[in-house]
Amino acid sequence: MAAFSPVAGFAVSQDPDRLFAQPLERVPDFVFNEAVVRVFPDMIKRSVPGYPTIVENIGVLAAQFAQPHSVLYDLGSSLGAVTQALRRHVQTADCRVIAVDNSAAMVERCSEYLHAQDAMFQELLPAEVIEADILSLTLQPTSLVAMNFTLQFIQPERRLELLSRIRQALLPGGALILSEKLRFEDDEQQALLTELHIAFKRANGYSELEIAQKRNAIENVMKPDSLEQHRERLLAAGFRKVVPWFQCLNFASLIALP
Ligand SMILES: Nc1ncnc2c1ncn2[C@@H]1O[C@H](C[S@+](CC[C@H]([NH3+])C(=O)[O-])CC(=O)[O-])[C@@H](O)[C@H]1O
Ligand SMILES: O=C(O)C(=O)Cc1ccccc1
Repeated sequence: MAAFSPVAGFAVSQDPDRLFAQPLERVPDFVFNEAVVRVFPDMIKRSVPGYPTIVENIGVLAAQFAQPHSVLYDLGSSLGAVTQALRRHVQTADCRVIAVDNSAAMVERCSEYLHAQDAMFQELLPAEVIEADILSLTLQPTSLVAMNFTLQFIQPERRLELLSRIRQALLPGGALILSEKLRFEDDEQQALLTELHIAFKRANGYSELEIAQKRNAIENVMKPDSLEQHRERLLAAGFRKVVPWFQCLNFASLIALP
């Protein structure tokens, strides 16, 4: 089903996420395929506490860091929610947005959304989406890099090199905005916030079976780090300052300054 969205200004997929509603004999590893694309807006809103607030405010924050005549990156863009927030909020002269994702299904739908926006609104920042692995992407000089829940899907041993390349590409006055699910080193805190996240999902209509099967699907592909690991790795990558600006349960967003 597609419904008109007053925020996006055009029809977006509104299919409810029922991907894990039926018992599966074997739960396959989670992949960002066509089936996920169809339900993605519903899935991420019902699964990530604070997601709409984070996305909208990335636009607000980005407007403070965007430098004239520069590129803004949305790395792991999925359907381009962050790209759209950047286009709505950033008014800095001669900026353009490059969204990147390695899922062909995501890129195809994201591109449709961007073209629909181009057709409906004037004076939006130019935006393009490219299908690429962010680990092998050459970054242009950039004033703003957003990675909204993407780093957690990168192999842990490659995270530092990626952040180092982002740091090297960042212009003075720019920033990286990094949102991630967090893990906690204190067992009691980890258990409490995991339980509260499950309560959040339950309150959003997910059954115990859906919650359990989704957990199995993501456990091999999504590896959260602790806030301390993020901070240390960002400093090791050459960032000089790490400032958390949002946390809701076990989901957080950080600003890292070059
Ligand atoms: N190596 C990679 N290269 C490029 N893309 C990748 C890679 N690995 C994973 N991805 C992509 O990163 C995205 C992660 S979702 C981001 C949500 C979005 N930012 C949002 O604000 O709506 C987060 C989530 O679903 O929890 C997917 O689209 C992957 O295809
Ligand atoms: O669903 C979860 O439990 C998550 O932690 C986040 C998520 C959201 C969307 C796709 C994959 C993971």
